[in-house]
Amino acid sequence: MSRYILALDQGTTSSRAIIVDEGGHILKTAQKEFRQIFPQGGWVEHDAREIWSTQMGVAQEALTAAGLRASDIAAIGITNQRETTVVWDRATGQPIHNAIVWQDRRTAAICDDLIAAGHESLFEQKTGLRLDAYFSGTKIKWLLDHVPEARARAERGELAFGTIDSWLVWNLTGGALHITDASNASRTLLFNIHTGDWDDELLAVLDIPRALLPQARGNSEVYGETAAGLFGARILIAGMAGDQQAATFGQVCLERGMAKNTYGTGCFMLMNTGGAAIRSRHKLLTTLAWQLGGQRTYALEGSVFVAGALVQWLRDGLGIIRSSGEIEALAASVPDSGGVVLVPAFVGLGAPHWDAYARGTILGLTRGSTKAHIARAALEGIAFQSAEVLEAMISDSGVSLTELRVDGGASHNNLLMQFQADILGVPVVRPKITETTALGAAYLAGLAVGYWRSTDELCAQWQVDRVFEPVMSADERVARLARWRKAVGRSLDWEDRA
Ligand SMILES: Nc1ncnc2c1ncn2[C@@H]1O[C@H](COP(=O)(O)OP(=O)(O)O)[C@@H](O)[C@H]1O
Ligand SMILES: O=P(O)(O)OC[C@H](O)CO
Repeated sequence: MSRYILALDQGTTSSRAIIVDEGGHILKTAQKEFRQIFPQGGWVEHDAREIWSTQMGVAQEALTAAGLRASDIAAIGITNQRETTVVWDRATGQPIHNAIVWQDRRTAAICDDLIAAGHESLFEQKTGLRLDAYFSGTKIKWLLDHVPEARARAERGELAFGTIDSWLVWNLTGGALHITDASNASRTLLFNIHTGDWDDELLAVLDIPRALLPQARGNSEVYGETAAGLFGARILIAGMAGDQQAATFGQVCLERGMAKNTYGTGCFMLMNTGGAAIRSRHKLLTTLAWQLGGQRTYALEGSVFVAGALVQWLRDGLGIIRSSGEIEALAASVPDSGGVVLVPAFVGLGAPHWDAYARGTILGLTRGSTKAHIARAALEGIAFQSAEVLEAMISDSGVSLTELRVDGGASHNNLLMQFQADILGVPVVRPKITETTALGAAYLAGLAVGYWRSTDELCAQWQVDRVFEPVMSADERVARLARWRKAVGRSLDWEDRA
């Protein structure tokens, strides 16, 4: 038996490789940021070749730093930023355009047209998603309509579409496998989450040829092995999941009613709803959590587009901090936000508002406002968005949460976590390992090759780092949330429609 699992975590801002041992400990991590491309306001692209080169680079770097060889790795698990869309040439393996990132709003008008044509409930019913530019479907349509010759070539079967999982597997296997997994497929607007297959009716509405699509597989199975020459020896690829579903698995939220919130570029709260695909009454998404041995588990999801990215903006856009970690001390230097409220609707608002035309606002500024108040309002804005999502989730699921498990880069911010617990009125629990996305991918791969025998083994590995208990009074919570809602109202429907 080989001794480790290699998890590849391809995120929105960086590619990471993490080596995990049998006890679920992280032996080595390597990480590399890559370019964010903003060709126009509201557009966000990545160079798919750079995604592949940084991902391969960090995988090799982690192995070398750990002093391991390919033969020491039992399997690779892949997890990825979801929805981001790549279309490439099957013959050359070259992308026909930059990847269109999940945050990209260029297809908002296509969504408006589809809604005006009465298609919204069809998509919602079959995919559990909303007709929003966030998802892959309209991004694929845009590429086919705008890249010269793309539609004709797609119809001839010369092109391949994939989310980042597919793109990585294609490259890892030297073009031998064009596959995706159920969790990633469920984010495309093309996949019927009740039948577990691509849906011809939806493909027809979006005018996307089936020949473009990868084969959709389960989340934990041996798909194939890496191409000769990549790592010295071939390694099995045995687990794949979208990063938020992988984090839910890594947080071992394996029972119905358990939930996690990940604070990365955005904030994504998922609640395991077991075998039931609950249809939200509050604009949450119904999504596939994972498919194991043919058995589908569903989740309710609240997707918030900007969380840690707001902290990056304070760093790179405003220059009021030099590193993301500095925000905590700056925000803690004042007792409160001094009445400042910041709604980070930089790319519109996701759950529960779904307004592609909302834009960021800072309200309540006075002559006494300082950068510390803005920093504090920024952290509070992240937490308020999650509070709105949790309220919707409790109402939809009927489950009263006893705790919220948290992870992701910004979950290291204690001030943010305390405010989150206060504004939710629910304890926030941070585990010792916050790289739960990678851990989830490692678990899925390890289970497929018998590295771990059962999920019971995984549950025993999860350990608490810190619990943040709510201390804010109920009256204050209600008043703060009311003020937040007022501020959100000011940010909605701001950008002119195309
Ligand atoms: N101490 C901190 N306080 C607030 N935000 C932080 C802190 N440390 C990191 N972040 C934010 O977390 C994000 C990175 O988290 P990560 O989980 O790596 O995201 P992703 O997977 O989306 O790339 C960045 O947006 C960064 O600004
Ligand atoms: O890369 P992250 O961690 O911000 O996750 C992005 C999400 O998967 C988008 O749906």
